[in-house]
Amino acid sequence: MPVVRFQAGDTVMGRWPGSNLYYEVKVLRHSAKTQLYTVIYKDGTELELKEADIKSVTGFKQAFGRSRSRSRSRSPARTRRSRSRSPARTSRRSSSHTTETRRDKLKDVLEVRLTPVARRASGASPGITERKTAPLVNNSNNEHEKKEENDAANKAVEKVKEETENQVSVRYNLRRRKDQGEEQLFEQKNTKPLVSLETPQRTSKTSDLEFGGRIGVLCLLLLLPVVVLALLILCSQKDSSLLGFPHMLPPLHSLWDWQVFGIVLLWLLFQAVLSLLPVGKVVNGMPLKNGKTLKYRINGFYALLVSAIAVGAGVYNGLDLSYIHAHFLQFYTSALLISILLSVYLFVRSRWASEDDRAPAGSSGYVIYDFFMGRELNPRIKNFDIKFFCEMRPGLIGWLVFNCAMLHAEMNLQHLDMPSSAMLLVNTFQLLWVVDGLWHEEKLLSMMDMVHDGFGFMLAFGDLAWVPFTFTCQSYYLASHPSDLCVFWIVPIILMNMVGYYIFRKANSQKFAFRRNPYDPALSHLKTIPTATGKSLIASGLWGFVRHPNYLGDLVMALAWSLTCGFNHVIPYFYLMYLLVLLVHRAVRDERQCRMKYGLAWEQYCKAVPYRIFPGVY
Ligand SMILES: NC(=O)C1=CN([C@@H]2O[C@H](COP(=O)(O)OP(=O)(O)OC[C@H]3O[C@@H](n4cnc5c(N)ncnc54)[C@H](OP(=O)(O)O)[C@@H]3O)[C@@H](O)[C@H]2O)C=CC1
Ligand SMILES: CC(C)=CCC[C@@H](C)[C@H]1CC=C2C3=C(CC[C@@]21C)[C@@]1(C)CC[C@H](O)C(C)(C)[C@@H]1CC3
Repeated sequence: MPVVRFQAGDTVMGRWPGSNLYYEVKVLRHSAKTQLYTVIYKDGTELELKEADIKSVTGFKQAFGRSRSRSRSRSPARTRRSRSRSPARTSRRSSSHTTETRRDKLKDVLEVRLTPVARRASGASPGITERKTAPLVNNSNNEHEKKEENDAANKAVEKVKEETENQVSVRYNLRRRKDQGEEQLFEQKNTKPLVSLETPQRTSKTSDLEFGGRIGVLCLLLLLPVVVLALLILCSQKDSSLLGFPHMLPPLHSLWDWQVFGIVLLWLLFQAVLSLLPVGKVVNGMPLKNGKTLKYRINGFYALLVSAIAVGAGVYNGLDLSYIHAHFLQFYTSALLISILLSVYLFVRSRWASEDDRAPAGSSGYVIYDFFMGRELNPRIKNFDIKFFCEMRPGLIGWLVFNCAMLHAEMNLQHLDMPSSAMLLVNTFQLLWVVDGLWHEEKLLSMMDMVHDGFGFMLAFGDLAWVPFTFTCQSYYLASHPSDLCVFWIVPIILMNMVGYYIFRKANSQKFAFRRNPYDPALSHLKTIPTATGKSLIASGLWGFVRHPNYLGDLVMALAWSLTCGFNHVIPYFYLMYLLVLLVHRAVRDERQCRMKYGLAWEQYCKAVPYRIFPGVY
């Protein structure tokens, strides 16, 4: 006879469907037949949860309390950030309030958040909240949370009293729609959203296959390495006409060089050592399935500085960077081999990964699919996080070194005293982009790649081979294809890159700041759409212009990079085309997850902001 751990009336922490977020819920009953607990969330939603998705409040507080007190003693800034990221910790923090007060306020929060579109008297767009209400209470420790609660409480007085429980449950429909082509996770019973929960992140099998499923993934697995090889061969030819491609194929033996392989290994080792140096702050990653967080040392920017000094010192002492240009194909094959070996290692070691360490996206049970997507979410050797390292370090910093090498090669090959203006522009723009990425390295921790995707061939190859060898397509092309830019061309290109960067940075920083503290006075002008999870969606400014303004900014920059190479060939536009495909696909993937997380609120957002990436394009 199985033991029933939680009793009717117990207040516990229940996982929100399809996420790693835990909220305080009350146990209503337990079914001996299904072994499921019926729990009620504070917005009146009833769900059936498995025992594995329920944690006792005290156990939860202890688990998070320890890491929180540790992090607070080290860095207040860090504490603020990580607190705001985890709703679980938000609940824990509030224990200083009386439970009743908090419960009342939260009730209001959730009621307000479920206010129907038609009933809102405000002149704003349906469901969109003007964020003018000032906080009633201010306490440095609980500032963010109290502001959120009080703001919502004020709005509650204003709007929500007339809401009936029935209306709320009807409007807040947890059932996923069949017409969205998604697997139906929730099964509605009665008029109340009582749902049978099959939490995708806990179940061991990924049923919703991405990238065209097994066939799609097999094609990508075989095609991607060849695409890069073809790109590099085309780039290096003086006459890089696509038709002449078959005659350009180099002899097989020329693709491999042990010395180059050794250099690539040394580079990886050097970057790994830099990443392990006890320099830079240590931050918590996003909460994992088991509620725990991993620690990450943020020192990418320092690694970049040290790498720049090391390469600079090498050049000063006679290191010839044009060696890289002359052996670029061999560098690629070495990186490719290392990424394949790494993927095999990752796949093998994932056999021993616990259920909690598995990536939601890479546990289908199909070998090829899981090999591509990656079965383990955060593979680590002791404290060394292989995915975090590969995403931000060897490839990105290597890309800059390659760009310098191409600049050097261009001067040699074209007998120039100065690099061409096109080469200078490309180098500067891309330097800015990489510096920006490393400066904001910490933000990667909350991105899809870290939170959702496993570390398999896709990211190993992407980080170690795709990034450094395809992102360099403009500089590699320019090294052997001079592009004379007149000032009337240079100025618009610089402006375009600046506009793109402004949109990219502003959108990313605004969202990050908003997630950290939604009541930051600097963001008070933003309109938002509240969601039932407690988080809101920004629905004005850049995020009210299109739904992925940061992607738009990135694409505008990519266009500026390509335009420096003129219109003689399509090769320099490869990065732009890749990014367009990747970001459109990524937007679709992200929106599917957002729809799952936010339900009706996401639909409201899509209505209020109909364009996905490009204004005018749905
Ligand atoms: N050059 C390259 O190869 C690549 C570059 N990038 C760049 O990386 C950057 C980050 O990309 P990525 O992580 O994919 O996407 P985002 O940074 O846009 O993150 C998406 C998440 O943001 C939150 N969100 C979405 N809409 C809103 C809103 N209106 N208000 C508040 N929060 C919202 C949701 O998460 P939640 O609500 O849970 O916070 C959503 O899941 C982009 O600038 C992109 O261009 C990305 C991939 C490849
Ligand atoms: C076709 C193929 C092999 C796909 C793999 C895609 C990867 C190359 C990209 C997926 C998301 C990425 C991001 C960055 C680099 C490219 C990959 C790995 C990124 C780390 C670059 C630096 C940025 O500032 C960033 C942190 C925003 C970005 C995050 C996503």
